[in-house]
Order: sequence, then C-alpha cells, then structure tokens
Amino acid sequence: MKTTHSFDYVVVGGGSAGAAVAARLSEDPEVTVGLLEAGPTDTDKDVVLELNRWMELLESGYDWDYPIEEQENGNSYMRHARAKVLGGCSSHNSCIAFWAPREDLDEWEEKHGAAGWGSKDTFGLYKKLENNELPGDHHGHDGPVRLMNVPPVDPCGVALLDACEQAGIPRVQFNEGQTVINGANFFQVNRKDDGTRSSSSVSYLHPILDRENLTILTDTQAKELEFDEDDNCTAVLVVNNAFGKTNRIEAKKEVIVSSGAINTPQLLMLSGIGPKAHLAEVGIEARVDSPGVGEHLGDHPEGVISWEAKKPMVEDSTQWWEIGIFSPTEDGLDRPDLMMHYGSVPFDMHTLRQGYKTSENSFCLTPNVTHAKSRGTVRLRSKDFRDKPKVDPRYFTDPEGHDMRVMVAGIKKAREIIAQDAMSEWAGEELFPGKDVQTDEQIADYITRTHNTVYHPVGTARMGAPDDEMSPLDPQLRVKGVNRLRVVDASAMPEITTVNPNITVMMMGEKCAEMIKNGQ
Ligand SMILES: Cc1cc2nc3c(=O)[nH]c(=O)nc-3n(C[C@H](O)[C@H](O)[C@H](O)COP(=O)(O)OP(=O)(O)OC[C@H]3O[C@@H](n4cnc5c(N)ncnc54)[C@H](O)[C@@H]3O)c2cc1C
Repeated sequence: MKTTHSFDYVVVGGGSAGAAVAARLSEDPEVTVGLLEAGPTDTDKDVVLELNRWMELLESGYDWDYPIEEQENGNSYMRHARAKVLGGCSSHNSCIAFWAPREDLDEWEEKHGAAGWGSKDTFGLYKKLENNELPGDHHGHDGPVRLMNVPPVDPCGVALLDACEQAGIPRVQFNEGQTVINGANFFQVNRKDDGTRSSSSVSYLHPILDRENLTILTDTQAKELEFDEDDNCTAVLVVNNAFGKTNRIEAKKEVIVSSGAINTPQLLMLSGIGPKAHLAEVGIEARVDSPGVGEHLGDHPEGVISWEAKKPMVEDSTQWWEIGIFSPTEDGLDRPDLMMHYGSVPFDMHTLRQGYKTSENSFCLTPNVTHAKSRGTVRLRSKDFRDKPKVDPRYFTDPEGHDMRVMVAGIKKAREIIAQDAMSEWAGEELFPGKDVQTDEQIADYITRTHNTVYHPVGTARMGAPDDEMSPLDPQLRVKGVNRLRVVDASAMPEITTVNPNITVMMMGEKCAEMIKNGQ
C-alpha cells in the first residue's frame, strides 16, 4: 500500500464540523492539515451553492441517501439524507440557523458529563463563528458564518404569524440569548446577501483554498483507521481512485473523524472500535470494546399537516421553509418540547403513496418532537466499507409514549393555529391528514405511516464522562481506549439540541480545534 500523503493532522470528512476544524487548525502555519472528503468539491456547483435549490439535492448524486430499517412504529419508507460533498450537510441543508438554548448545553455538562461544554464555555464560540446581521454585544460580527433574518415577504407566512399571535404564540426574535419556549417568527439562516449558502465550506474553506499548509483531498473516502502496536492512530486508509486501490494517508499528530452521525460510527466500527459482539457478527476483531458506538441514535421525528391554499403561494423563496413555531405541550418546561416548521411548498413525499389528497398550491406545518426519547442504532451491514450501514432510528418506540403524545399534540396545535381568523384568506381544505382523522388514535396511526425526519441524527459516538462506558468519547472528544484519535461532528453530541443543530455542530468544530491548539 502506498503512503501518498503525510500531514500533522488528518481530518476525515469535510462537513459542518470537519471544515471548521481544518480551517482553524491550519491557522497555525507551523502545522500541516489534510482534509479528506468522500464527495466532490462544492466550489463550482450552483445547485449546492444556491440555498433556495436545496430540495433538489435530496436523493441526488450528492446524497449518501440512507434507507432505514423496517420500523415497528414508524414510517419504513423514510430515508436519511446525508450530503456527500464538501461542506457536508451544511452544503445541502436549509440553513436554518440557531444557537442552542443555554439549557441544552448546560445539560450536556451537568447531566451527561461533558465537562467544558456548558453555555458559559460555548456561547463565546457561537459568537466567534458568526457574522450576524443582528446588532448588539451578544452577537459576533466578524466570524466566518453569515447569519441573517429571512425577509418577511411571504404573505401566507405573515398571515401565519398573525394567526400564531391570535393563538397565544407571540412573534419573537430568535438567537437573542433567551430560550424561546413559546414564540414564532421567520428564521435566521446562514446565508450571504447574494443568496449563497454560508455552509461550512463556503464560510471556512473558500476563503483559504490557497493556504499552503492545508490540503483538501476531495473524492477521497476513508475505509479504515490504522493503529500501531501502542494503539496510536497513525494513518487513514482511503480509496480515491476508480480501481478501488487503497492508499495510506499518514497522520503524524492526530486523526480527527468528522464523517457525520451515520458514517462516523461506521468508520469507527470498521476500524475495530465498537460493540464487541456486533463486530464479531460481521467478522471484525475488536480493538476497543466500546458499546456506545452506533448506539443512542437520536433525531427530531417530524409529522406533516397540509392545506390547500386559497390564494397563489409564493413562487420564489429564501429557502421555502422560512418560519419556526415553538409551543410547549405542557406547563413548566424550561425548553419547548414541540416545534413546527412552515413550508410554502407541497410536501407530500410520504402522504401521496398512502392515498391522501395533494395539491400544487398548498402549504404545510411540520410538527417535530424536540427531545424525542426513542433511541436507535447504526450497525454495520458487513465488513465492506462500501455497504451502507443499517440505520434503525426506532421512531416512536419510547416506552412512555412521549414522542407520539407530543406529535399528536403538534397536529392539533397546527389545526388550532390555522383555524384563527388571520388564516381565513389562505387556508382552504385540509389535504392531509384531513377532516376524517380526529381522534388521538387516528392521528397516531397517520403519523406512524407518513412521518419524516428533520434530518438531525445525533449521538452515535457521544462524548461523556471519562468513566461512562456508554460514551465512546471523553469531553475532549478523544476516543477512549486508543490514542491520537478524536471525533467531532453531530455523532459526538451527548443529547440532541432543542433546535436545528447545524450551527452547534460548527461550534463543536471550533471547540475541537481550540482544545487541540491548547494541548488539551
Ligand atoms: C436535508 C437536510 C436538511 C437540514 N436542514 C438543516 C437546517 O436547516 N438547519 C440545521 O441546523 N440543520 C439542518 N440539518 C442538519 C445539519 O445539516 C446536520 O446536523 C449537520 O450538518 C451535521 O454535521 P456533521 O459535521 O455531523 O456531518 P456532515 O456535515 O454531514 O459532514 C460529514 C462529511 O463527511 C463526509 N464523509 C462521510 N464519510 C466519509 C468517509 N468515509 N471518508 C471521507 N469523508 C466522509 C461526508 O461526505 C460529509 O461531507 C439538515 C440536514 C439535512 C440532511
């Protein structure tokens, strides 16, 4: 096997976290950094760069496109989109941009043992990464990632916010440092003024493409991590050619895996780090018996309810999913347990096949469970790195029934909002689930067959206290049981964020680089 490159740091995956880590580490001209990305570059691809085209990327050649295992209580037709292009999912997502509520981060530290990740240590990193159009000291104004408010130009969306107010959900400005438990508005998005997404690639990598100590190798897929006899991670074995030949990329200091919540546990397991019994099933000898790898898969399950529009819907949009509504289903919560997105597009991808009505001129609300309790797994299908791993989110399997209870409440809350006077000029017939679906049981049955995801898988290689055997990473993101190997991406989250996670994943990349630079 040929060693084709040698770097101090090798980052595996040029996505939301990986691009940030590589950019920050290579600020030091004394170190060399190699960034490996399985997909192609984004620099010349309008379909990737123009934010309002993001839905074209689902199930396209830029999507790893993971089917899910047969679900006991969920929609087995669902697919998990995962971008395969520089910038990762930040290059094909809808760029809804949120700081995590401080309670989420404080819980990571206090409940899950992720010392140093509380809001007092991490809010400064959100500030560092952003260039927010909002004024004030709370925000950063010279970071790489541009955040802006979606202009409130969609008249149906404006009416919806009026209806929210009539239903007791006030307009609020997001990302101002106060946790929004009950409130709605047009989102902030990470987008530049000219409509280009401010993905991690656009934000962190495009400005430094000619940096001499940073080498970006696209179309380069990692298949295994190499270790020496002292369990130091010394290299990444990759395939970057049409003949399937393996090349070796040496890491003189560290390897940082940032391949996302599905591919990171896959690569760890292919490298012998994972649950021993499962590895044995596919013929891999365990280097580290780490039972938490591929476990604890969390997500935001999402339902949909849609109405025919009485007036023509918008024909252009910032990104078609422009409004967020937070509304708690019970009193006394410190964070909302229910969120909804508003879509100004037909969204029948899971309802049409089930026989529900559809319309070209419609809008929808998509309630999601912000802290779903069901947990799934990512497992190897075989020891072949080319085989898609088995993704089993086990939606709606939590024994208390919390997730379905919140989802049913979400459908009812959506109906309550749309029934307000302010929506009377817009809301026509309810297309799905429709007026015949009324009882909790009927709504739950509908959800089970038609739900989607907000595409936020997390937690499959989570960080936690050094002595917690179910957390494969320590709070410095180091993989327990080996040396010179870290993970940073959504898989490292101890628990899902209440809100859309992408900006938090970038923040994690910032913190990882900071810890490495500080010798932690
Ligand atoms: C369709 C969609 C819409 C979304 N919308 C939003 C939104 O509006 N707002 C929000 O906050 N969040 C959104 N998300 C979620 C958010 O984008 C992700 O949580 C986040 O990008 C995850 O970052 P990551 O670094 O963990 O992984 P990624 O950004 O996916 O990066 C992983 C990278 O590693 C590469 N890779 C994988 N395996 C290998 C390998 N073996 N070798 C080399 N490279 C490899 C991948 O190709 C990819 O580029 C959305 C996600 C999707 C899929």
